[in-house]
Formats: sequence, structure tokens, C-alpha cells
Amino acid sequence: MRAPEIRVAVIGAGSWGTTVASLAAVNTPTTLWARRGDLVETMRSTRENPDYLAGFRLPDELEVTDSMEEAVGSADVLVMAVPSHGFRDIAAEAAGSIRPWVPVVSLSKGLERDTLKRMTEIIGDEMPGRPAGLMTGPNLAKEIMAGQPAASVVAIPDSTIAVELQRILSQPSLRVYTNPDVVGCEVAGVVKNVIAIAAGMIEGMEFGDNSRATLITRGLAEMSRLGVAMGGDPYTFAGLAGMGDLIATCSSSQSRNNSVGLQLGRGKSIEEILDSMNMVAEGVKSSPSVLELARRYGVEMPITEQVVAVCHEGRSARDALAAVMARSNKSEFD
Ligand SMILES: NC(=O)C1=CN([C@@H]2O[C@H](COP(=O)(O)OP(=O)(O)OC[C@H]3O[C@@H](n4cnc5c(N)ncnc54)[C@H](OP(=O)(O)O)[C@@H]3O)[C@@H](O)[C@H]2O)C=CC1
Ligand SMILES: O=C(CO)COP(=O)(O)O
Repeated sequence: MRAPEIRVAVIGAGSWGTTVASLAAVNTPTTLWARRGDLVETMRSTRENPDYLAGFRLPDELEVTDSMEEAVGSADVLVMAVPSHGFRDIAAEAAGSIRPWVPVVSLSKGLERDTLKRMTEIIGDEMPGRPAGLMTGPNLAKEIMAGQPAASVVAIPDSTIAVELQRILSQPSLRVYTNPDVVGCEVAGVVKNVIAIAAGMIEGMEFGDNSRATLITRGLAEMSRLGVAMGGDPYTFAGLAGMGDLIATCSSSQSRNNSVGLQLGRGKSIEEILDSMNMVAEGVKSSPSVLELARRYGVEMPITEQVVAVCHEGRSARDALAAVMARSNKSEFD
């Protein structure tokens, strides 16, 4: 049932922003902002986003615009779907139009490179005083757009706002859970992209199911170690934001991070791979920041360390694997 009193603005019309705007539009008035006027015109006239979700029809109710003021000025909820490298600039632009009490929800699974800040921290910097949270979980855009059954998590400290966001974003095919653990959910989303690159490498080197299961499980250990050290709730990492997203991203050929890893595992260079992509693979840019956080918090992240070496220091996937396997013997839960 539509709830006309809540107006949603989704900022960023890539695969995930377009998908989340399409979910919300079925429940409540929603405007999707794209930075390119030509894409807005195409979406208006064809009811499709051919650059990111070709073949999927946008709901008739969804409005699209390239005017930030039009999208944000009357919004009751702001959803930020911009990749982490552009997040602060676009948040600063949106801040010029946003009303003082409006909650802001990040969809991005990356860190700011120089400051190592999470996206909700950037929201705090650029839009001070607004409640900041995120939506995360095992949510590959095309499957959600196709209405395949899945679940998501909305993490925001205020439980009244969380329940309202849950209502706006839910679909018969998408169960949305709430979780007050913003830090844990956010760190999980960032780290799973790094681990997904490593999972892709495993596949690219033609190793099988034991190898992937080992990687996912030890990746979960790294994610939990860092997340808990940063203040996250240990249970979060066993949930949809942690293990759930890790399994989806490490197993799916639709994942951009996994696909980068696959090609690295087959011996392609990172430059060649990134040049051929029009979509973002957050784990490439955020892996050095994750490693820096690990050092700052005094936790070991050996898989992340090797992803950084392959993506940024020219190490081969095979040498990276050899380095991880040659580590000294230890107890599983140390
Ligand atoms: N796709 C998915 O399945 C999911 C993605 N996410 C996360 O959502 C975030 C957005 O990803 P997604 O929608 O997939 O991205 P896409 O790669 O599909 O699209 C990128 C979007 O960001 C815009 N963009 C790129 N660079 C900048 C910049 N410097 N400043 C402003 N806008 C920019 C692009 O605009 P333009 O077209 O004009 O270049 C485009 O709208 C990422 O952090 C990702 O990790 C989370 C869950 C699922
Ligand atoms: O976050 C995602 C699924 O939950 C999307 O993963 P990729 O960015 O690797 O495609």
C-alpha cells in the first residue's frame, strides 16, 4: 500500500541506486537523481536504465531528474547511492538542499581513501545533525530487480526511523531486517568486497569448492576481527550484512569484485581489467584503506594484505596464494 506522506530521494542512478529507487517507488513517492541529463531523458522516455540495468522496466511511479534541488528539497528520506570515491562531493552538493531532520541512508560499500572514513561518517561531516544509516546485505542488483527472493538490512540507531525505512524498502520478494549496529554493518559491507576479489582469484586459478569455502570462512574471520575492534557487534558478522553478503559476493559471477578477482587469477593486469569495466568494484580502491585500518586497530588481515599486493603492488595471484598458505601454524580462533 502506498504511503504518500514519505517522499524518498535516491541520489545516484547506477545499478544499485536505480534498483533501490525502484523498490521504494512501489511503496511511496520516490525520485531518482542521475548526474547526467542524457540518462535522465532516456529513463523518462524508455522507462529503462540502459547503462546499468538494460532489460529491466522502471516502475511507472518512479520520477527521475538531474536537478539536485528537485530531488532533495522536498525529500523526507535521502538515500545515497554514489560510489565511495564520489560520495563526499555529492553529499556536499545534496547538503545544499536537504532539510535539517531528514535521515540519510548510504548504499555504498566502500571507504574514503585518504581519511579511511565510513560513508555514515562522511554523512555526519557533510550533513551534520541528520540521522545517518545504511542499507546492506546479499543484494546483487539484477536479482533484486528481477524480484528474486532475498533479504536486506537497514542499520540506523533510531528504531522508529529504522522501522519506517524497513516499511518503505520492503517488497513481497525482499525482507528487510533492522540492526542498530551501524559500524558492524558498514565494515562488513566494505570488507566483503575485498574478500570477494580474493574469491574470484581462487576461481580464476581454477581451484574448487574447498578452496572457496576456506577463503570465505577465513575472510569472515578477518571481517569480524576488524569490525569488532572498531566497535561492531560480533553477531552482525554472522548475519546478512556479514556472512550473507560474503557468500553472495564470493559465489556470484554477477559480482564486480569477484569478476575483477577472477580476471586477476587468470593473469590479467589490474589496469587492463579496470579499463574494460563501466561499473565500480569498490574492493580495489578500498583494500589499502581496510589494511590501514587493520594496522591502526592492531588486527591481522592476511587475505586483505594479499589483495592489496595483487591489486596495487603487482604481485601475481599465485604468489599471493602461496604467501597466505605459508603463514605459520595457529589456532583457528586466535
Ligand atoms: N550493484 C550492486 O549490486 C550493489 C552495489 N552496492 C554499492 O552501491 C554503490 C553504488 O554502486 P552501483 O550502483 O552498483 O554502481 P554502478 O557502477 O552500477 O554505477 C555507478 C554510479 O555512480 C555514479 N558515479 C560514478 N563515479 C561518480 C563520481 N565520482 N561522483 C558521482 N557519481 C559517480 C555513476 O554515474 P555515471 O553513470 O554518470 O557515471 C553511476 O550512477 C557502491 O558502493 C556499491 O558497492 C551495494 C549493494 C549492491
Ligand atoms: O554488494 C553487492 C552485493 O551485495 C554487489 O557486489 P559487487 O559490487 O561486487 O557487484
